[in-house]
Amino acid sequence: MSNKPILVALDFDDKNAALQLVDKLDPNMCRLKVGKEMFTLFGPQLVKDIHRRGFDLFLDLKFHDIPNTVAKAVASAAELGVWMTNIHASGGLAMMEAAKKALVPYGDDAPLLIAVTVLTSMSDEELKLIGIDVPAFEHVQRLAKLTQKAGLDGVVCSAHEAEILKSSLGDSFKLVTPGIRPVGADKGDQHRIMTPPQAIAAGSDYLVIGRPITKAADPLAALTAIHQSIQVS
Ligand SMILES: O=C(O)c1cc(=O)[nH]c(=O)n1[C@@H]1O[C@H](COP(=O)(O)O)[C@@H](O)[C@H]1O
Repeated sequence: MSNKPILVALDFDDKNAALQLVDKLDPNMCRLKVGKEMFTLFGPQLVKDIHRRGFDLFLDLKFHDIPNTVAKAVASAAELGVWMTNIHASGGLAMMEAAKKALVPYGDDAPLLIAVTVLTSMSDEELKLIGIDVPAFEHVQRLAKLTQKAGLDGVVCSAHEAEILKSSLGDSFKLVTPGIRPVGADKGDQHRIMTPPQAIAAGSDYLVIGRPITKAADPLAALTAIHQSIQVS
């Protein structure tokens, strides 16, 4: 587990509301994630606003396109100085290799580059509908192996796959796991979920947690409770 494993997902359509929430959180206890909704609405200025508040940022735009386009997009993320960014492993080996290569000029300042395997909202039945006839558990392993071959830093997967991936791909290959729900929290649209202590015990390096913190009556209290629950696990 990383020394700061909680990544709070900011999925808001109102910038002021998002920054008010950010101002309630503690950069010593978490990092932040900005995704497609907020980046589309508020762009690079939002990244600057968050950096100014002392938080590391995961720019979650899940690029998936031809290799040249993805390489340029990932380099643009590096220009913004983000801590982590991501692409879809389903884009293939050549696309992932091109993305990794685009970060070489940034050296130690390059963001961590992570590939999404199978989204945590996908069930085995839904995978079948897009022509993937193996269970998510198996498909994730296939894509994670390909990601490691391409030289990326790790994958986004569900915590259900963390144990097998840690043992097969090694400790330094980072596992970023959304679909995290404290006991009693609403599952929402997520299918493959785990509690924070379970996910850490399974080998997750980073827990992506959105609504259980951002929609809580007291977000800092929710963050603190999760932080404490994984310190003792
Ligand atoms: O890449 C991601 O962060 C991601 C991948 C995935 O497979 N599933 C997934 O839920 N996410 C993101 O993780 C966050 C989960 O938010 P909550 O369901 O509110 O905790 C959202 O911002 C999703 O976009």
